[in-house]
Amino acid sequence: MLTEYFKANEEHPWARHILYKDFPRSFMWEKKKKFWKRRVECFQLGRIVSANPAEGERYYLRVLLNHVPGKTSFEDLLTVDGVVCGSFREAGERLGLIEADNTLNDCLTEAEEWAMPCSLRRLFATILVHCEPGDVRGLWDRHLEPMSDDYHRTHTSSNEVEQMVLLDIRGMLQSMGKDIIDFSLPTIDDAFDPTEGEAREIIEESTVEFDESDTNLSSSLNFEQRAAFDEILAAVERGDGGMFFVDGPGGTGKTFLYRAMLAKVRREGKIAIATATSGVAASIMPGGRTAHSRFKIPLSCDDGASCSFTKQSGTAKLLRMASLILWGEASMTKRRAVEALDNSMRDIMGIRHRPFGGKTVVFDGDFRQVFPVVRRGSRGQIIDASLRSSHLWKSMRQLRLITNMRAGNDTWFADSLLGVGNGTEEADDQGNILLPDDICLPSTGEVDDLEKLIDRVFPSLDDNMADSSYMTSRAILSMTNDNVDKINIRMIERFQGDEVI
Ligand SMILES: Nc1ncnc2c1ncn2[C@@H]1O[C@H](COP(=O)(O)OP(=O)(O)OP(=O)(O)O)[C@@H](O)[C@H]1O
Repeated sequence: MLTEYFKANEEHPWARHILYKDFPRSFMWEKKKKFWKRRVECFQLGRIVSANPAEGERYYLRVLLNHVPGKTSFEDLLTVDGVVCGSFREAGERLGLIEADNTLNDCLTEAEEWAMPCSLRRLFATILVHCEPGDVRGLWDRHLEPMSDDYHRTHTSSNEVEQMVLLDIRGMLQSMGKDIIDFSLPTIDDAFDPTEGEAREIIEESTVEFDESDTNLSSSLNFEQRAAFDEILAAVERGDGGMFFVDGPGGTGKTFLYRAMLAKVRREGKIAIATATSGVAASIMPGGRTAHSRFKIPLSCDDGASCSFTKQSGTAKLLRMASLILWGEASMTKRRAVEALDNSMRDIMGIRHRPFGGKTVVFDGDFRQVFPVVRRGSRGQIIDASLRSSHLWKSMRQLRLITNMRAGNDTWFADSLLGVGNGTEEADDQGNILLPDDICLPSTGEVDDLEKLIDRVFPSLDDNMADSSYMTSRAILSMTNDNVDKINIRMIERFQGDEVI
């Protein structure tokens, strides 16, 4: 049809003002004889099949046809101001229809002023994936030097440095679901590739070092932990999947149980993915990452949302290979984030009818602690946002931990804490709970109240401040950052010796 459009323009100079998409208004397509015949009557609308920027030249051809009328051949379409361009994209750029790579070049140049080389490489990979640069090789040549600054310190050969940069960018592209060979960059030499093309996520997870002593934890699990451990690992062993929720108040040994499970699964050479809702909780799990970062969960999820990794990405490959997936503090996350992972896993596993595509997934949490944050949300909205309101909840096998292992020697404290969480502790009309005098340091309203608190928590501070175990075995917690700053300033003022920054 397009070549016949060129012919029609050749034969009918009067029609050369008509854009390709408007051609059906004045001409009709003769299917059998395959040519554009002048239309005598009736009004007809036309459209050009859609194309998206990722399709490259097909997209740019469409852009040209939508803006440039009267062309009589492909060569004519590529000719701008008497110059035959090498691509539809170049022609579009010369005509000002497509933004040139200058802005992308400027973006990288500006980032070079302050960004570290690894951030520049990430920016470069992001530009390749999302900004459709026309002259990838030109951008590469102009910015290779700043992108390779760190490798220059450890490698002397420039070829080796270039290969290191390429390998790093390939890993980033893989995690975004793209292959470096789709971009006109220098070729990766297999001799420099220790990963043999394996996705970075898989290398990361399969090389997580686990503490040998964690493998012994399974022998000291208490009764409830042991029951959960056996049931979950039996599902991993069978490989037929399962959804579990380890429900335990603070201190009942959820993390302890996780460490034992992770060590057991990883020791067998299988992949166990450890995640948690908050960075702090993730950091105390061996190889832990936040769930949002590991599963590429969008920052805001609607019902039916999916994670932002593709079927071909390193993340998808990793999830397909995983034997066990752990998500700590799931009680604090919004149900839609968990449902997004469920949707994506059903998709990548190709098993739509089973939760998480038939993988063994373990959540934990304590709904007595912190609920998901819903800005200015009502009680109902907060509950609706929590995992308990998810359609997945009723199919989750509940595994309960009851014994407080943290406050094992202080049963009063353990029981009282549980009572607060369960709402059974005695409270006044406004819900305030009266704490016993012996665990309180009453405020006098005097300025030295804070000094008294510091003295109570850090007795004989002057004599002990050089003792690291003394300092790390106690802490003052506060609800607000303002108070944290005040306490820090007071504490630092009390340290002796010269200031070192
Ligand atoms: N079976 C066990 N044997 C010995 N110590 C244990 C056992 N289980 C847990 N602990 C210890 O109890 C303390 C609390 O355990 P852990 O941090 O795993 O609890 P948690 O449920 O994750 O708590 P939180 O919800 O507050 O994070 C830790 O010091 C841990 O080492």
